[in-house]
Amino acid sequence: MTAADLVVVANRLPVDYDPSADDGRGGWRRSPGGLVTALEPVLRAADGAWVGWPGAPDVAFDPFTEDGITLHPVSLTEGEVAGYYEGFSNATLWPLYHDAIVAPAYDRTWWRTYVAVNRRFAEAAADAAAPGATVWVHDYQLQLVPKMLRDLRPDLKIGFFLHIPFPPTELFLQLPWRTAVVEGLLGADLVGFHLPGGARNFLFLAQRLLGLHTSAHSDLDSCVGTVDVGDRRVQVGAFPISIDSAHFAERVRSPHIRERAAQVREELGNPETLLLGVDRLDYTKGIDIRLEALHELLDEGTLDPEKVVMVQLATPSRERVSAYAQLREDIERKVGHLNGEYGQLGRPVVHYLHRPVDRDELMALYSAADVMLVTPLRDGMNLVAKEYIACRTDGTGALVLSEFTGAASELRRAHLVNPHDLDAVKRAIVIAATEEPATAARRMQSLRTQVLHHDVDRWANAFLTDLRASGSGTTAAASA
Ligand SMILES: O=P(O)(O)OC[C@H]1O[C@H](O[C@H]2O[C@H](CO)[C@@H](O)[C@H](O)[C@H]2O)[C@H](O)[C@@H](O)[C@@H]1O
Ligand SMILES: Nc1ccn([C@@H]2O[C@H](COP(=O)(O)OP(=O)(O)O)[C@@H](O)[C@H]2O)c(=O)n1
Repeated sequence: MTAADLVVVANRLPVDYDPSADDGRGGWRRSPGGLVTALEPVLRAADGAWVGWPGAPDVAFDPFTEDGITLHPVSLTEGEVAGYYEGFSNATLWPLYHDAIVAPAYDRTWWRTYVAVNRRFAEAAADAAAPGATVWVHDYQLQLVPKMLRDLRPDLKIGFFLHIPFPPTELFLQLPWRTAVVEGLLGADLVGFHLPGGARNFLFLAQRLLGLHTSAHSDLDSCVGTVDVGDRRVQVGAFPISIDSAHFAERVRSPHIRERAAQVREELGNPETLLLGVDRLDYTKGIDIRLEALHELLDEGTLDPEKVVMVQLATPSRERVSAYAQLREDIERKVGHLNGEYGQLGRPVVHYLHRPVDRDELMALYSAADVMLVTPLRDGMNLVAKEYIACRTDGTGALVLSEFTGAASELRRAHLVNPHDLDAVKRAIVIAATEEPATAARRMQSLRTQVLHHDVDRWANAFLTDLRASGSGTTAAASA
């Protein structure tokens, strides 16, 4: 395999290997989550390479090419998956960075595994990158890679982007390995976040934990500030991610998706109002909140069970992490209660699918739904909200959106809600379902303008342009 000029390094490859797939040989399927949705089109257009884990333990593969992208699988043992992925990434960092919605666990053996696995990713990236290449490292699972990679390959341009929120500084300071994480990130030339708030928190920590000189810009462009690390100047910026909006808008118009959307409504009994939720089954997503809101609205008689149906897709996620197993039980109990009280034979009020759904079916659902419910307690961005908007090509539909998603900072004309305020969520659902059509259409028009103009290409170009321009500017150490 020839070395590449653009290398993405992310925990997961865009495809997961599933040894139990029922074709008898095991097989590859699309990986879950928004990171893959966003990065795949960017890298395909650049003929780049992608370094990542194949999603199953104890399997080893040589690099191979898939759909124009060279994939470099990084193998993890069962124990590494437990310590690095399920443990440190998803039972320490994930809850800590999402406002400690569940208590983060601090375990020294997990940390040691996280360090060892980050080193393996850095070595794989060093092998995949051509001289002087641009390497773009992604997300909380790989925060030590920028520094490790710089030590191995000082010739590279290294960018890092965090897909989840960067937490308030007082929460981050709980982390026993806080200084090593900040040092790891500062190995990059450019460190990117979805929102300026995350970038500012990071600048504060670089100064507080490492005593480094930082400067913050007050202008409104993507670059929020800089940190001087020896003779290097690290740029720190905000780059809100997006989707391939034109692709969604075009594909959803295909006759087979339109027909399927009509069929979905019919199969659901042609409800007056179709509510939709689409999430990984994650405690950050506020699936319980929307179910509670629906339950109370039915109890009070504000919504009529003869006229409303909800579809909730819940992609299985991190199932061996205990908080996720508990969440599944809680959600399924809530769905059972709702259907027990308000469903009829052959006509549940909530249709709940705990499995992945293919992209065309997902678009048909976006197209069929009257109200999209996106109610996370905290979410880095939430691409589902943007996908729904891109699919509303006829200008109808309504989005109920939590204020605590990254998307809320751009989608100001959505029905914004505080998900901790159940009455506010209920009100927003009712308003979204009953708003006068001309007002609803104006809202949707404004949301569509935002999403169609700010697509994933624009996000990637903004980041890569700033990354390639980074490294200029003189630090105090360099001029001494
Ligand atoms: O790889 P998993 O553990 O199965 O999790 C899936 C992905 O979840 C997270 O997605 C985030 O990225 C999205 C795109 O920037 C963003 O919209 C969303 O708010 C985030 O939660 C995670 O950050 C990824 O690393 C995972 O692959
Ligand atoms: N059943 C489902 C549910 C979500 N998804 C996709 O998973 C992605 C979720 O991204 P997101 O940014 O909203 O949230 P995370 O799961 O990345 O935290 C979206 O691109 C959805 O289209 C899917 O492909 N199938």
